[in-house]
Parts: sequence; structure tokens; C-alpha cells
Amino acid sequence: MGHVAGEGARMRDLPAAAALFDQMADAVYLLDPQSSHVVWANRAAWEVLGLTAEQVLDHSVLSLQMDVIGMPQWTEIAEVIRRQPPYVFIGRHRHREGHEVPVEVVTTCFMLDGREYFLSVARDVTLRLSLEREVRERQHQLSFALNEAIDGLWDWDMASGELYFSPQLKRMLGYGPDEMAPVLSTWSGNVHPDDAAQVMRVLTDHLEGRRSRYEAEYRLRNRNGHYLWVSDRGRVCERDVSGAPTRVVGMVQDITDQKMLQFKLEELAANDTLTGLSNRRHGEAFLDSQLALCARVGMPLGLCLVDIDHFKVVNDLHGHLLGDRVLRAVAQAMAGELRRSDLAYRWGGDEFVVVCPDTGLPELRQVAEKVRAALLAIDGAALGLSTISASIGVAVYPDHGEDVPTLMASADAALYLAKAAGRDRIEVARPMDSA
Ligand SMILES: Nc1nc2c(ncn2[C@@H]2O[C@H](COP(=O)(O)OP(=O)(O)OP(=O)(O)O)[C@@H](O)[C@H]2O)c(=O)[nH]1
Repeated sequence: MGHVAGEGARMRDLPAAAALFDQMADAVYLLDPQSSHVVWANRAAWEVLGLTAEQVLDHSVLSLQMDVIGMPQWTEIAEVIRRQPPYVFIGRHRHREGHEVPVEVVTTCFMLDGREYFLSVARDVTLRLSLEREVRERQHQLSFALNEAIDGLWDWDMASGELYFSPQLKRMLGYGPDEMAPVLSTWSGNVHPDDAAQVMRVLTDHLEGRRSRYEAEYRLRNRNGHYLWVSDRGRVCERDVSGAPTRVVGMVQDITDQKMLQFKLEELAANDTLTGLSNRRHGEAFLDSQLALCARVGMPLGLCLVDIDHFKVVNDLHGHLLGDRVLRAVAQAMAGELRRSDLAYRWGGDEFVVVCPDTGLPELRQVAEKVRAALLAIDGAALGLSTISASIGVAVYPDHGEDVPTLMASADAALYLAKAAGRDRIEVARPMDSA
């Protein structure tokens, strides 16, 4: 660069070096620190300003740079550049057509042949700034989502064991921002004990690749010890090189109101949503009215209380979904054995009631026997199980009770005897006077 030293030196004195600098995408300016004039500039420098080489050369840098407004400010900047090169600042260059070009300028200071020069390399950062702006906007959206969205978010880093709970999730459960230790047990310890096994199974199935996503509805305890119904959905979002999950994120929604409404509607509806049989409310109303009718016309009424044997084992070993399929199969098999004037209803869990108006004990035994046989005939293997059996307690009006509660209690006592005697059998209630 020896020839650059003279006043107004031109890089054209060094054609090879100039040609090299002209290939650079960044603008390069050689400045005279005293006068602030541009002594030399590469092609990118004048192109970015929409000027010709001649228009840039010998102009003060002040006329190109929108953020440096006068000589006193330039003198101060020059001092800083001398003290701590490289000096970096984000400024704006003025394009000939009036618009600004945001630039990051890196300036160094050097001496050549006893003269001081500044070398500024200016990079157009339009794209970078717009990306940064976009990231900032997304961060706002993200922090809005984390803080304000209705759903609570969680983020489980499986490697460190840390489980992040969003502020909204904490609020949903009644906790303050600094409560709820960020570990798995904070969550798992608050899942309702009756729901825990099923939730864990669904989660494990997802982590081990047997389900495409984790999705569960369950009860979660809040800070006051009350349970909320929540819908929880999540997905593995990071895996290690071997494909094992390392990070899972998800979203929790409070669905308590929705669930309460659902339960209310189910209660009001005539059918049990799982099995399609009459539900308890409708069944008991039927039993009431039929018993009154039979009493009035002097007819007997038969009642069977049917309880699936060892049903808990089905749930525990094969899961609730299969348990539900068994309940549906049992309901269907049972309904297939009844007259149109009879009614089977789901009393609750794995217990069913069959009401047979105008049916005395001998006939009722036959009904119960047909039901027992129909359940044994269910193709258990198709469900991945062995046989399905039930124990049945039978009671007849008026012999075993003259009102619904007594009749039910008699059938229940008979059912107890059937279970105690080894299950898969029918027991008749004891006559009232021997009870
Ligand atoms: N899948 C499913 N299971 C239910 C439902 N309602 C109740 N249960 C389950 O039914 C099981 C009832 O078990 P029990 O009647 O107490 O006992 P069991 O295993 O049938 O044993 P025994 O009656 O003594 O032969 C429990 O595990 C309940 O959780 C339901 O709607 N779906």
C-alpha cells in the first residue's frame, strides 16, 4: 500500500490490490482521520450508496453517514477509534435516492509512511436487522403464549430431568410463579391415583413409539387439594442420535367445566354412554314404575344383579380401553338374551341390573342362566383374554323384598354369596323371613 500515502492517493496506483478489494461484498473505505475525507473506496462502497466512484472520493464521510452530524462529533469518534480499535458501530448510510442503508461499520486505525489512516469496512445489515426484528416479534408472541394463553405449557428435558411449568399452568393449579419444583414428581404426584396408571401407560406408549402422541384426560390436584379435570397433550420434540426421546413438550387445558357438563348430560340422558344400555337413573325409574305396576296387578317381578368376575384384573393387566370393550361386549351379550318387556341397565362400574316384570323365580333362574351362558360365550380370545364370566344374584318381588331398596339389597346379598362360593354362578336370595 506504499503508494497510498500521498495526499489524495488512489488505489488505482495499485491495480491488483484494488481489483481484489473490488471483489468484496462489504464496502471498504480508506479515510483521512483529520479531514474525515474518503481517500479511497472499493466498488461495493459506492454501489451501496448509488454513487459513482468519483462522487465518493474526496467527500467527507460525514456526507455519507447519517448518524455523524458534524466535525466535532467526528473528532470525538476519531479519538475513540484511536484508543480502542477495532471500533464497531451500527449506523445508517444515505443512499443517493434518499433511503437509508443500515450498516455495521468496523474501523481500524493504522500508520503508513508517517501518516495516519482509518480503514472502515461497512457491511449492509438490512437482512440481519430484519431477521432480528422477526425473532424479537416471535419472542413476544412466544412469551405472550407462555404467559397469557389459556392453556398451560410444560417442557420436559429428560436428560436433566427438569420439567418446566409455564406461569399459566401454575396459575391454573393455584400456584405462584416460584412454586412447583420443576421435576416430574411435582406433576405425577398430583395425578389422581385412579387415573395415574392409565396416564403413565399412555405416556410410556408414546415415549416408546407405540403411540404417535401423548394424549390423556385425567384429574390433577390443585394447590387446595381439589381435583381439576384436565386434557393433557404432548409430543416428543427432540431425540438423541440413537432415537431415544430427550425432550417432550405439551399443553394442559382445564376441562373441569366441560366434564361437569358432560357428567350432568350423561346423568340426564337415558343411556349409559359406554355400553348403550339404559343408565342407572333411567333403569331405577323403570324398576320403580314396574314394581308399582306388578304390585297393583299382583304379578311377580324378577331382578338379577350381574357383576363381572375379576374385572379389575382386566383393567390392570390390559388397560381401561380393553376393559371398556369387555363392558360393551357383556352389555351386548346380556341384552341379546332379554325379552322386550325386560330391561338391563348399567348400575355402575362392572355391575348390571336386569329387571324382568311378570317373572317369577323359576323363569328368572332361566333368564340368569341364559345371561351367564351368553357371557361365557363371548369370544374372549378376540379381545386377547380368556373367558369372561359373571356372578349373578337374583331376587324376586314379593318373596325377597316388597320395595326397591329391599329387593336390591336381597339381590346384592345373593351376589355376595355367588362371589364367595367361587364366582361364575347364580345364587338366589334368601327368603325374607330367613334373612
Ligand atoms: N374399563 C372400565 N373399568 C371400570 C369402569 N367402571 C369401573 N371400572 C373398574 O371395574 C373394576 C371393578 O372391580 P371390582 O368389581 O371391585 O372387582 P373385580 O375385579 O370385578 O372382582 P370381583 O367382582 O370380586 O370378581 C375396578 O377396577 C374399576 O376401576 C369403566 O367404565 N370402564
